[in-house]
Amino acid sequence: MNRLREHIRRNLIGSILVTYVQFTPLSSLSLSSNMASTASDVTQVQSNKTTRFTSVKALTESPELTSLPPSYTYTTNPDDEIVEDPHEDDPIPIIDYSLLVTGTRDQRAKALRDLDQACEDWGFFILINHSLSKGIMENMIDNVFAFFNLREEEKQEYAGKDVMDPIRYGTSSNVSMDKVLFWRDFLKIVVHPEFHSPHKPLGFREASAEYCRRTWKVGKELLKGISENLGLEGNYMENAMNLDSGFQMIAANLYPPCPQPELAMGIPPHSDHGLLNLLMQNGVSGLQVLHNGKWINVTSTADCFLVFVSDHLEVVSNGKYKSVLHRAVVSNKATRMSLAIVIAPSLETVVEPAKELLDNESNPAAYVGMKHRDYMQLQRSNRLNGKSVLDKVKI
Ligand SMILES: O=C(O)CCC(=O)C(=O)O
Ligand SMILES: [Fe+2]
Repeated sequence: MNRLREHIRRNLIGSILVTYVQFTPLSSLSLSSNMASTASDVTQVQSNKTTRFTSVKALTESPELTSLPPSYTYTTNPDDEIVEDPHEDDPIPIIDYSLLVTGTRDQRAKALRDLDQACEDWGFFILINHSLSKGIMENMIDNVFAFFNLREEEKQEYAGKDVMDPIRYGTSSNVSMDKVLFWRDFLKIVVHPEFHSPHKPLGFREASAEYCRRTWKVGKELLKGISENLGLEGNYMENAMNLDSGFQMIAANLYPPCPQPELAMGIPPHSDHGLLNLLMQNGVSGLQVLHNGKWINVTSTADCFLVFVSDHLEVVSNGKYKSVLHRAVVSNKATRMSLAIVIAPSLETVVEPAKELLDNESNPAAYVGMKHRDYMQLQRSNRLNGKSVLDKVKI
């Protein structure tokens, strides 16, 4: 017991037991302050009270929270990075979905050109007129909020153990790997090829089934346009990525108000696995995308989709389209919720550059093939860190 305590003291006390509000994500470590401390561990243990939290939401609801617990302190180097609003002469691209699917020939051709440029210049765009009604969007947002508002014990039923669990509720990103905790709770649900849903709150299943069915269709239409833009058959992605058994996942993120937002991070810079990611948010901003070396603040209304080019589209296009690095910062004003829909190849698909695009001389393969399932495992077993997973398949 003494040895175990010593081990815990050495490894953990310096980083998390500094103030008397202590966050112990998902594990059941219980530390008390009667353990001896040294100057290098902790300068002052303020109380012998320890409280366990399993989510940022629960932490923010604690009356003891007055400042950011040190385990959440995320350091960026302000000299190294520029954060800006979009410039008038280089605005975030806007794609009108209705023109892609029901526009005249000329309108569709123009929309396709815009889509091609958006994927190439930004790896990101705002999608408007996307065919999902305001009612469907709002109903989904309400149900996701209702899930996060369940009691912690109810949500803990879905606390994921394995990265491939079909429903996973959690906090931060990967608490066993994260050096710093992130100011974010999440719920991830696999919804295709097999549909899963938490059984609470009432109505979640129906709202999510409808939302997922419709966003899948939007994703497939965009991929059709993207295939054509790459000079491939319109149904290339559908066939080569085996979208009949394609992988679709909901990733809902909750960012409660943070007492010291400038010191914390909601989700660190990363790119997503899959082909495309369709994100909506509750009208509260926080997303930043990296464009020409600068972090650009993305503001949008709740009725559009923010669409990301993801890692597998970078691979299939052999690097013509690059997956976009993005992150979410937090605020002290309002709770932000974002809901991402990952549109991805089937788990058994080996994703590699489209052979039709390759040429040994002028365009050799720049990535090795990897099964989507293995890519996901790799991503989930590493710290969320820029494009480090994609780098592993780069030649
Ligand atoms: O909350 C956001 O805006 C970003 C979320 C995100 O990047 C993700 O879920 O992969
Ligand atoms: Fe993301």
